[in-house]
Amino acid sequence: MESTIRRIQINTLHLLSNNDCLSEIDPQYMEIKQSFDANLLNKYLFPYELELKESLSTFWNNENFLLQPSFGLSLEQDRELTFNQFKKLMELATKHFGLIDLERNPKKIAVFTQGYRFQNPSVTTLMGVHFSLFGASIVFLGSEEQRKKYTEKVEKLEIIGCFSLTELGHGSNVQSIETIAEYDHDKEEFIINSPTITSQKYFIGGSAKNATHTIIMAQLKVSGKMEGVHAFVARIRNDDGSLVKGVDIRDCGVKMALNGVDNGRIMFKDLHIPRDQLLNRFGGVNKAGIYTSPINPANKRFANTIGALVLGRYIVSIGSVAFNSVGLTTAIRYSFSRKQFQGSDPKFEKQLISYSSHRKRLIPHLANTYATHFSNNYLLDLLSEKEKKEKEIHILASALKAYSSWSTRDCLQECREACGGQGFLSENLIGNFKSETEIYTTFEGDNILLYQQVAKFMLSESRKNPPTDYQQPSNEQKQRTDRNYIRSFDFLLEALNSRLNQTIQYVTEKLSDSVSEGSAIMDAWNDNGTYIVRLGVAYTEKTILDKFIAAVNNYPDENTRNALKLLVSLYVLNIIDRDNWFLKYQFISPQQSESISIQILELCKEIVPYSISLTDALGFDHQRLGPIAGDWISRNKF
Ligand SMILES: Cc1cc2nc3c(=O)[nH]c(=O)nc-3n(C[C@H](O)[C@H](O)[C@H](O)COP(=O)(O)OP(=O)(O)OC[C@H]3O[C@@H](n4cnc5c(N)ncnc54)[C@H](O)[C@@H]3O)c2cc1C
Repeated sequence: MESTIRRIQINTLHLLSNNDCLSEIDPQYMEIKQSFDANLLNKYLFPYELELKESLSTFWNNENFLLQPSFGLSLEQDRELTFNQFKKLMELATKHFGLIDLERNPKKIAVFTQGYRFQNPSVTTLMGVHFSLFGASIVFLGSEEQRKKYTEKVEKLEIIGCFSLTELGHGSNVQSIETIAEYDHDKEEFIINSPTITSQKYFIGGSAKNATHTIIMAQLKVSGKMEGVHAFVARIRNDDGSLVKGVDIRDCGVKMALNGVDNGRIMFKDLHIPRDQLLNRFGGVNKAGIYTSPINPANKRFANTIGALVLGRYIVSIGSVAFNSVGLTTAIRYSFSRKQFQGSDPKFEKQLISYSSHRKRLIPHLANTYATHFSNNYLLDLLSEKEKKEKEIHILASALKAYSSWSTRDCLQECREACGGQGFLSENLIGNFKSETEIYTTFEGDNILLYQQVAKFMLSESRKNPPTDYQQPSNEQKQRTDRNYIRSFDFLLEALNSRLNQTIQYVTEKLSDSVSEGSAIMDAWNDNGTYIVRLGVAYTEKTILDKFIAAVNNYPDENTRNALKLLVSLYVLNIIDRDNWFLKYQFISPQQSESISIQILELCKEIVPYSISLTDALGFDHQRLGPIAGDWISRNKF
């Protein structure tokens, strides 16, 4: 017994190297399994642009200015710090990649986004606005000539860009924005106007203080005919910082977070811009004053225009995984080193991680984070292909943005609470990141609307390839409650597949019933919104599972692969446990439901011994995170 205890202590200390708070380990806590090489797993998780990754990592380790946090600053100080950090970050970024890499080599941008050990998320948001919205509009919506004209200026910050799409009156429904760009053939100019109060551009990141230029999304009117929403490049500030004639900007003021980003609201009054500043990849006005477009009708053009900006959603998704990684690395490490209350042995206080309720709060989020990461990698491969599969990219990016941002909202909340009062201290980062990333659920497309788009795609695909009819598993299958069956990939895949196929049929029937009862199609759609969102979620979770299993099965080392397999099982069993579909449609029996709840607890317990290596592999050095991720007692010395 004594040697077992010693082995447990040694192994646990090995797992938690650099953490002096762990000199006493509760021997009752659990059997510690052999750990694995987190570096190898890290290389598997992030297999691309290794040289860039290495050089960035050296840079971050020696960079203090960029790591300076913004919490506790006044609004003005926060904005100033954020803007200066943004400039420094851009300077570094453009040593390694340019705007054109948004199209040609998004892996470089992914490595950069994943690697930036941000203490101040406003910086990445500001860079996102300048580079991945303003810059991306030029790359993806502009002609070759327009790319040449602006690229270098954007990269060198001779232009500071923002992106004006949302209006006071229209956020999610951007196809109905009111800003008008009317073509004046005599002067070869567009005249931009905000005709109503509700047409003012709203929440425009970077516009209140610093942006010199903006992309204006506006309804194009040529010779009296409306041609739909188009993108224009416009100067909004002169070199001396004053506003250009025809542009009025007010500050949106203090927000619940992300205050380093200066969001503004903009009105246009007869702003004149030359003809060649309409980004004309999907439609433009020629010298003769005639509008031409390779894509008709206007709503298809609009879908292409918005679809071209999909990279922003992908960046939200990789950002979400990175923030989860910071939260989980911190909270899981803290739960090993933090002890509260004795167990049966009065000599020892128990580590938080030894409480089953504590494990259940954190470990499922680790499973979700890994699951999302592998899908992000798959999407990155799609984005990096020369011939892009536009539709698949669009749907997957929308699905992952919605899934990952909600998952981050929940994960960071749980991590914050799991660290008790320490989670509330800004220096431990989790609480701050929680507020700063909460808006990920809304910008770059509100999640509800994104899941609706995903569902719409599924419904139209199902008309071409109808799903198989849902069949309950046999009675014999439903009697199986053993762990091998419940955790098996066959069972897990069948579960998410069946739910998806049945939900497609269910929603299809609901919509057609509403229409037969006399509803217009749009009314039928809106009346069934809850089911439609469920379909979006069912598709997303099933797709994530497919990519997760593929990645895990390919992992070369068996020990690590087995640990990853536990995460796969936990990812799905947690979904089954939360969604009443599986019992309602008798995919599982009540006995299996009970067994699933037990297996979730068992899996959390089995994963814990791997959990430090699993979080280390996500790439955030705990010594550079908040004090509670390391030796918090000595960090609190007087
Ligand atoms: C910090 C911040 C930065 C931003 N930066 C920019 C920027 O740089 N440029 C820019 O153009 N915009 C920016 N935005 C705006 C952002 O993109 C919008 O807030 C977002 O698109 C949602 O629009 P909305 O706020 O008008 O919400 P609304 O569209 O009014 O939605 C409100 C609620 O209604 C629900 N809802 C809406 N329609 C439906 C429906 N059909 N069915 C069911 N539910 C529905 C939504 O789910 C949501 O919960 C920013 C916003 C913030 C807060």
